Amino acid sequence: MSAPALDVQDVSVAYGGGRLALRRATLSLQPGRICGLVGMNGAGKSTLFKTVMGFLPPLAGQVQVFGHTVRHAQKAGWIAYVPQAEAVDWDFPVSVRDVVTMGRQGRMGLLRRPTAADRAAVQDALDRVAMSDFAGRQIGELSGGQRKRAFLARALAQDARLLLLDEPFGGVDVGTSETITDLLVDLAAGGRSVLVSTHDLGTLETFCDDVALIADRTVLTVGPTAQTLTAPNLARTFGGRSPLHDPARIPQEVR
Ligand SMILES: Nc1ncnc2c1ncn2[C@@H]1O[C@H](COP(=O)(O)OP(=O)(O)OP(=O)(O)O)[C@@H](O)[C@H]1O
Repeated sequence: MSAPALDVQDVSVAYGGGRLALRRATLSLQPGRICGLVGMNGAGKSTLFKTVMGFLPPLAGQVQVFGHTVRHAQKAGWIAYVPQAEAVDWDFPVSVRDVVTMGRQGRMGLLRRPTAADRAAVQDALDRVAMSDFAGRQIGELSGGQRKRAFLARALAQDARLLLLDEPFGGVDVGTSETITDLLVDLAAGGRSVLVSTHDLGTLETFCDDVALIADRTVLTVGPTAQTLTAPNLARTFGGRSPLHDPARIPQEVR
């Protein structure tokens, strides 16, 4: 069997030597699958992404990407990351096309100019997220949904094997949300692997093969969506509070 796209084993992480922000987290994602990452604010979702990106070194445990170290996977350009909007400096003076071209940087080398193939890949990524008309616009002059599309295009241009998306659906309209889910489904059908955090429980079953539930800074459980999104599991994830008290937000078959 091929190595998992992502294998997080017993990983603990802390920011600046403080208390643990991830506690013995374990999660595995097979190639070609989409895994939704679900949990309350502060549960540890962004920390998990930053750890897989190599921004935060684990204090214990290990992370492997397609059977290799994070450093190897990063150098090979295998991992693309779409951060939460709050994590981006929107005053930085770059255009949408510049941002998307950054997705090609690993292939181009820092000082090389984009080739015709790089430019074509950037244009294709812009087209796929319907952002061609905004290519020359400064990123600070975009709406929230357009910003998400621009960073998604950067990830597409990178042509990575593993995509990490931190809350891509926050504050976006229905059209953008559908554009994103359709793209993720397309990418997975093409063999890409996706880990995506979301607070929108209602849509999980429509596009996620797997769900990982995260609470109190660790992964409670991970598995196929229908088997994992059970009322008891959701109660553990959300401390017995919402969304169990709002049945409309729970997928039909687990109500
Ligand atoms: N830069 C930081 N320095 C210190 N502690 C942090 C930092 N960022 C997050 N934490 C802490 O780490 C834990 C996990 O936070 P994290 O940001 O991973 O949660 P999250 O699940 O992504 O939340 P949200 O849904 O609000 O984005 C929390 O206890 C949080 O307070």
